[in-house]
Amino acid sequence: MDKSLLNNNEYSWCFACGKDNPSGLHMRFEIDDDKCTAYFTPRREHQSYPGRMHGGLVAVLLDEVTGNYLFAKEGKPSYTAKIEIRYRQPLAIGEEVVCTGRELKRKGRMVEMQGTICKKDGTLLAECLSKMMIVDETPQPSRKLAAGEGEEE
Ligand SMILES: CCCCCCCCCCCC(=O)SCCNC(=O)CCNC(=O)[C@H](O)C(C)(C)COP(=O)(O)OP(=O)(O)OC[C@H]1O[C@@H](n2cnc3c(N)ncnc32)[C@H](O)[C@@H]1OP(=O)(O)O
Repeated sequence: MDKSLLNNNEYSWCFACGKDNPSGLHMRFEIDDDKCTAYFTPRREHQSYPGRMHGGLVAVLLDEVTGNYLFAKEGKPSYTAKIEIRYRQPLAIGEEVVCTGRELKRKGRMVEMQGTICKKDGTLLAECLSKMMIVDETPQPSRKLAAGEGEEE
C-alpha cells in the first residue's frame, strides 16, 4: 500500500471513520479475505423518526463498509459512482448492527459491491448494490481548506 495515503492527515476527517472528526460516526473495521465487517450502534443523534436511524446515515454505513473493503484490498481510494439501497427494516437506536461489504464483480476499475446491515441475530435490515471506481490519485483537500480557510474559529 502507498504509505503516503495513510499519512494523509485528511483521512482522519472522514465522516464515517475519521478519528479526528468530532461529528463523525467513528466506524472501525475488520478485514477478512472476502469481506469487511463493521459493528455499529446507532445513537440518539443519528435518529430520524423517534427510535430509528436516519436513512441517509444508514447509507453512510453501507457506503463506508464497501469502500473500506476496496481501500484495504487495493491500497488505493475508490469513489462511489452509484449506490442503490433497499431499506428493509428500521435500524433501532441503541441496538448494535453488523455491517458487511463484499465484492461481487469488476470490469476494469469499476467494481460492483454488495453491502448488508443485519441485526446480531442475522435479521437483514438494509442492503445495497453499488459501483465504485478505483482511482490512482491521492484525494486532495479543497483549496480553501488547504489555505487554512473554512476551519471553525
Ligand atoms: C484509512 C482511510 C480509509 C479510507 C476508506 C474510505 C472508504 C470511503 C468510502 C466512501 C466513498 C465515497 O463517499 S466517495 C465520494 C462520493 N463519490 C464521489 O464523489 C464520486 C463523484 N464522481 C466522480 O468522481 C466520477 O464520476 C467517477 C470517478 C466516479 C468516474 O469518473 P471518470 O473517472 O471520469 O470516469 P468516466 O470516464 O466518467 O467513466 C469511466 C467508465 O465508467 C463508467 N461509469 C462511470 N460512472 C458510472 C456509473 N455510475 N455507473 C456505471 N458506469 C459508470 C463509464 O460509463 C465509463 O465506462 P467505459 O466507457 O470506460 O466503458
